[in-house]
Amino acid sequence: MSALFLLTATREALAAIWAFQQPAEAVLAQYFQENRRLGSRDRALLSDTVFGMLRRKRLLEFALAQAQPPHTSTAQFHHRLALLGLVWTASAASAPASTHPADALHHTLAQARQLASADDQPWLESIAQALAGLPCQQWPDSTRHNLPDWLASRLQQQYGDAAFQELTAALQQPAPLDVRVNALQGKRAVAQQQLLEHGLESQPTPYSPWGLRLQGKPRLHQTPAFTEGLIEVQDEGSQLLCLLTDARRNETVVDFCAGAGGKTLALGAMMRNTGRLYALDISASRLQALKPRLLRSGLNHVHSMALSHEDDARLQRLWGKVDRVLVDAPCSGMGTLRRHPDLAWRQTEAGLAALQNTQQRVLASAARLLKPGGVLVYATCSLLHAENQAIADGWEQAQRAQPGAFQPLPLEPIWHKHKISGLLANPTAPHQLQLLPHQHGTDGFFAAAWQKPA
Ligand SMILES: C[S@@+](CC[C@H](N)C(=O)[O-])C[C@H]1O[C@@H](n2cnc3c(N)ncnc32)[C@H](O)[C@@H]1O
Repeated sequence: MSALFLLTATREALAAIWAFQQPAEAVLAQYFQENRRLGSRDRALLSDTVFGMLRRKRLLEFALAQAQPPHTSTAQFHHRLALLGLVWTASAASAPASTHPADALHHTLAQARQLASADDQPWLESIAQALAGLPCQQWPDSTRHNLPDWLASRLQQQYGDAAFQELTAALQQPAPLDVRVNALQGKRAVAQQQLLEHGLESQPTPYSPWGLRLQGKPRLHQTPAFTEGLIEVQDEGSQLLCLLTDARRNETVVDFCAGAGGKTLALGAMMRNTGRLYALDISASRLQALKPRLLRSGLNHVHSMALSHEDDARLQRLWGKVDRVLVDAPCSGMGTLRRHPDLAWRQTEAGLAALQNTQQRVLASAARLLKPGGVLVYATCSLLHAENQAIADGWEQAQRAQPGAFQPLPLEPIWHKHKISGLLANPTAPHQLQLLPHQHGTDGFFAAAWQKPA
């Protein structure tokens, strides 16, 4: 693809993505479908560029705000953004990972000026000059955290300044690719060897006994390990959430918000394809996507049920009958910004409040399913207290006065049972877990577990 064609394609894709109305992934998929001239390498480059730019959105926008003359139309802004973004991606590919973002920006501007047309020289030069006179310590904080202000201020307050810096730096790095080895089909070492035979190197993940971590973007879907159900793509953090349900053979287990069943598959393997596993969700189309995955996995004890809402009357027949329930609640997904950086820009505080409402309702409804002695796990892929501790603690307190109230279930014995070390117990809430990208190398996840008295 010529440089001009690539610039045009990036500008066109950005025009749709920077509106933040739809997931960036979906916009790109549609763009690729409508532009079949783009080969697989062009697609990969375009995708890397767009996601790299989303991770540095505020830094790039800050740079463009220095431009003289300023842009006079949205199309011109997208052109400038595309040009900077493309050069940024090309420079980042050859620079060490430790390069300071300010240095990367200076380098990008210098490179862009070498490559750009005469029309683009004045505004590029004006940015370079403006930034040269402004030490990066004086650049706004937003150029470092690259998040919307409302989100940055919540995270900073929650985690404290030092951890906030580390967290936001980690969120700007692309995530590795984790897979879960399906214990029903084989051992982790066998999967690792099979992947190696297809030229794919992997390392056991630090915590999950089923995890393998691969770097880059290997084409897994054509490998026999994938097509024959030995591996499934799943972040190590997700694997750990399943693990702490401690689901066992011959039990009745419910995956309340099963979606396309990433966690259902892990729970089914823990149950060794015995007992009954219910995959529930309000989205029939997501549950539909579970079917081919079930076929590959070898599981045949899973019953999918599309609910009309979390209090669907059909749930009544399960009330008080279930051993373990996992509530993988709908959430903002802020723990997954390494993979979906656009989510930060598609979420609002009002949206968050609506999600909290759903989380409370789903948790209350799911709790009704448990039998005495049953275990309830509430989980999100969020970093926000509002969706995590606030929901878990709020529910726990609300039901505390009722007869047969659930009790917090410390997680330490579960880690011990599965020989997992390094996940420090939370001293004030030993039944809760917060996984963080900068600490654990996983996406950001939260979980809390309780047990109904026997
Ligand atoms: C975090 S996603 C689940 C991801 C899935 N567990 C996995 O591991 O792939 C949350 C799911 O909750 C579902 N959901 C949203 N509102 C719900 C409700 N009121 N009752 C049940 N499920 C709901 C969504 O359709 C979505 O699939």
